[in-house]
Amino acid sequence: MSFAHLWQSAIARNPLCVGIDPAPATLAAWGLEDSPEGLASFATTMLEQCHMEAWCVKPQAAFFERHGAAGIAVLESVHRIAKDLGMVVITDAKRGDIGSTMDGYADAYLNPARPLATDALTVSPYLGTDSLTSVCKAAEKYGTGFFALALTSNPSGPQVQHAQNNGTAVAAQVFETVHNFNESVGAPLGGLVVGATIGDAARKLGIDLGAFNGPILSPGYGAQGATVEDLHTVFGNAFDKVFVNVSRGISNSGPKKIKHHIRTISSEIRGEAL
Ligand SMILES: O=C(O)c1cc(=O)[nH]c(=O)n1[C@@H]1O[C@H](COP(=O)(O)O)[C@@H](O)[C@H]1O
Repeated sequence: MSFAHLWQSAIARNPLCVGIDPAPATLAAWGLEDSPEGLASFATTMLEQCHMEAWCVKPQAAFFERHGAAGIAVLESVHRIAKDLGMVVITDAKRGDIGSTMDGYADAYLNPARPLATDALTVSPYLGTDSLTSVCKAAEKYGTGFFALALTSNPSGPQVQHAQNNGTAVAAQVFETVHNFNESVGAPLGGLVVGATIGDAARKLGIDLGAFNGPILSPGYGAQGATVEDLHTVFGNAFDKVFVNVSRGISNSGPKKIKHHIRTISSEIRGEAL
């Protein structure tokens, strides 16, 4: 099934994307070892607790890569278990390189025949928008997806993303590249990453997120300080295509509170009373 269909049906059920970020501090808070076994235990519990509550998960590759081949094997199993549980998987590896190398990353993650195959990959367009060409081709070929960093949640993102290039902000060029790709393939396979912490930066840069024709992944809620009000400020009428990513805000208080946090945060972002 194409990523276009997968994300639309997941977001309609729950706009929360649960981050699977087995950072050393989080493993310690769970009483787990900082080892491949600790990662596997953390990730399996997270996925079990998410089942039938949230429909989108985002494993953070960095924390699996720390453990080398054994950690990557756990990431592969996270992809497999999440798919078996019917979830959409966005793998957060933020790849970005010259075209021939990006062909390798696109094949590794977006070709369903590869061991690390996933539904969608986060990618960095900050080598220039041509670094997105390979993922666009792979997405079109396989019906998989990608999220390009547009306006990130970290404080110094504006140094690059707000810079003007012939009167157009760099982030606006990323927006246009992904928007045009979706239009050319006639399916919303390309997404944008827009942090919940950016305030009204998109509007100020002339970026109309409401007009965007794909999904938006928004990190920053919770541990990075963004609130529901911030989400409304940033997204306005674009809210229905936003996956709100929360990682530490769900996992940091240990394994017993996962479901509680998922339910509470889901209700908050949907504007429902519990
Ligand atoms: O692409 C991302 O997911 C991402 C982009 C961004 O601008 N900011 C950001 O925090 N992220 C990721 O989103 C997650 C945020 O985690 P928490 O702050 O713990 O909810 C981490 O895995 C980050 O790497």
